Amino acid sequence: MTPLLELRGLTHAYGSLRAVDEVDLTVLPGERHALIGPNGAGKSTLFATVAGTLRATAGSVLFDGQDITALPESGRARRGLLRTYQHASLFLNCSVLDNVALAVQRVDRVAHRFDRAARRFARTEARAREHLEAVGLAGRAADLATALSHGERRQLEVAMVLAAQPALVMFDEPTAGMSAAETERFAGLVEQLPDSLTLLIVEHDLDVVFRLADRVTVLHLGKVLASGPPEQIRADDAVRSAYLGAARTDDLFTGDSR
Ligand SMILES: Nc1ncnc2c1ncn2[C@@H]1O[C@H](COP(=O)(O)OP(=O)(O)OP(=O)(O)O)[C@@H](O)[C@H]1O
Repeated sequence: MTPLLELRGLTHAYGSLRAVDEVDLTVLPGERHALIGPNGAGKSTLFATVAGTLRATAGSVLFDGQDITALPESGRARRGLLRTYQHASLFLNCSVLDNVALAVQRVDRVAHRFDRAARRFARTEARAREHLEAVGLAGRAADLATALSHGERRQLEVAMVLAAQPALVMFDEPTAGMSAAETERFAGLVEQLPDSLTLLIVEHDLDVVFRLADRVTVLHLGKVLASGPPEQIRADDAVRSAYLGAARTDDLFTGDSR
């Protein structure tokens, strides 16, 4: 199967520090791929270099077989590679429904340019409501986005991502700052996303990672330390010691691993 995303020798250096150092990685269509690693491993830098927020120093990013290394973030998004931010970018003084409707419109503007306006608005609203239903926010459609809790704002952001009809969504620490209940709800929501959607998730909560991911890549000092199915990663001694040093290896990946 052709990978949807392929990184070849991807490198990003801050001056002399190679925060991402010749990373090779493939993500297959429909895969839920998690990127983990200890603090400073290079996850955020890799994430930003793949999304186009940062430019690669060397190496390449292929998306759906095309070299997109030279494209800015907006150009990658137009091709279907969409990233989220740790702080959701919502129109807080607009309604929940309007936030999603705006995201739907961005896609529809091109596709349905010649439709009558009234019909277009009705369809936009219907689509927006479908996306809200999919993330469990149908009952909050009329509320202002500012009235939503932190966890609900992340749910709304997922609805907006769905509206953009991407092929690959990159989630940047989606459960950061969430309560245990919000994290549980969010993980359930991600589990229910369409199988066709490919996900790349940077996440600190290892319980969430091992619940959601079907492949996990571990970064350490900018390089890939291990990559494979969750059970293989859990059992990997190099991964355990990269996280905890030699002292504590027993309780990693079991119970509350934060
Ligand atoms: N803007 C920057 N300028 C210089 N060095 C940076 C910059 N951003 C990150 N670094 C360094 O690059 C390395 C990788 O950092 P990065 O934030 O990508 O790691 P991370 O795995 O996301 O860490 P964390 O889990 O703590 O967010 C670290 O050594 C960090 O200090």
